[in-house]
Amino acid sequence: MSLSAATLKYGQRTLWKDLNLQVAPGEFLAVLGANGSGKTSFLKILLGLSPLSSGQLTINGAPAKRGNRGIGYIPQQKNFAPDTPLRARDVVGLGVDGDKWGFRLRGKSYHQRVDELLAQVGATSYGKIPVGMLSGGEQQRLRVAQALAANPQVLLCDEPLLSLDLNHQKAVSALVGQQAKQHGTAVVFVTHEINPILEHVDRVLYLAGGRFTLGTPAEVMTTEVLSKLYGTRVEVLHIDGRLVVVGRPDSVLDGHLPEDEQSHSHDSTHGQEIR
Ligand SMILES: Nc1ncnc2c1ncn2[C@@H]1O[C@H](COP(=O)(O)OP(=O)(O)OP(=O)(O)O)[C@@H](O)[C@H]1O
Repeated sequence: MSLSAATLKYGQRTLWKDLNLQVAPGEFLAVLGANGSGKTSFLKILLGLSPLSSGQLTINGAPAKRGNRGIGYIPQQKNFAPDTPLRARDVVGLGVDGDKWGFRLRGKSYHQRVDELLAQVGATSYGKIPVGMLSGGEQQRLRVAQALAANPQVLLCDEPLLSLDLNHQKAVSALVGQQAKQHGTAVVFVTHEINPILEHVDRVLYLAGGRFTLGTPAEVMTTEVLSKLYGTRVEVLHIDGRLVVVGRPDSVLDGHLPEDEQSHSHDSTHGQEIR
């Protein structure tokens, strides 16, 4: 996946500008940033759902297009309707044979693959339950299994850990990391919380206030680099193997707060943790 001189603007507002980025097979890129910094927009562009304002994007050597079977996508958490007429295993099955329409003979290999994927995400016990009756976290694990099913060349993840408990956050992060390293999938992982994925991340794209910084976690997640990016002093603390960013003025940068609140939050010194 390759972006060159990529820029995204909405009206007068620049979300990011002149981004040059190649994500290699097997590489795990984390995309971090405040609410409204343009992370979901970045994924939509990679999915071919919206265009760049300027610059070029290619995925596996070709322009981005909708419905590319080489791309796996784990969307932001959205619950299935309670009356969705699918069982948990059918949701995963769509990832296994979702491109085949009409009459399907589902053989042994289909069922084995679905069972394997359910086991990988810890969902075996609820495979036969209607998906709409499951909790948000249980549903999310099925979406992960569905996205991994096709063994995609590129895997795009939009905050897939939201609503998962700590153990499942770790398990899902490990699965995605394993997908990258063992199957050569290029991973783009949008998240507010770097800590659950830190051990799997090769590089970080950090978006803030219409700018970005790109590098390894050790290069990007420092007091100096993030202070420069935000244009104000923020501190990166290392606590029990976790990274904690203190003094991040994110609310100033989302472009939606009224002026009086902006000046108030600019003075804010309370920390915000990236987990
Ligand atoms: N089609 C659009 N036209 C105009 N503005 C848009 C459009 N899509 C998104 N925006 C604005 O661009 C900004 C970035 O949105 P985006 O959803 O990419 O942010 P994000 O970083 O994913 O945020 P969050 O962490 O809250 O999910 C937001 O302020 C949003 O309101």
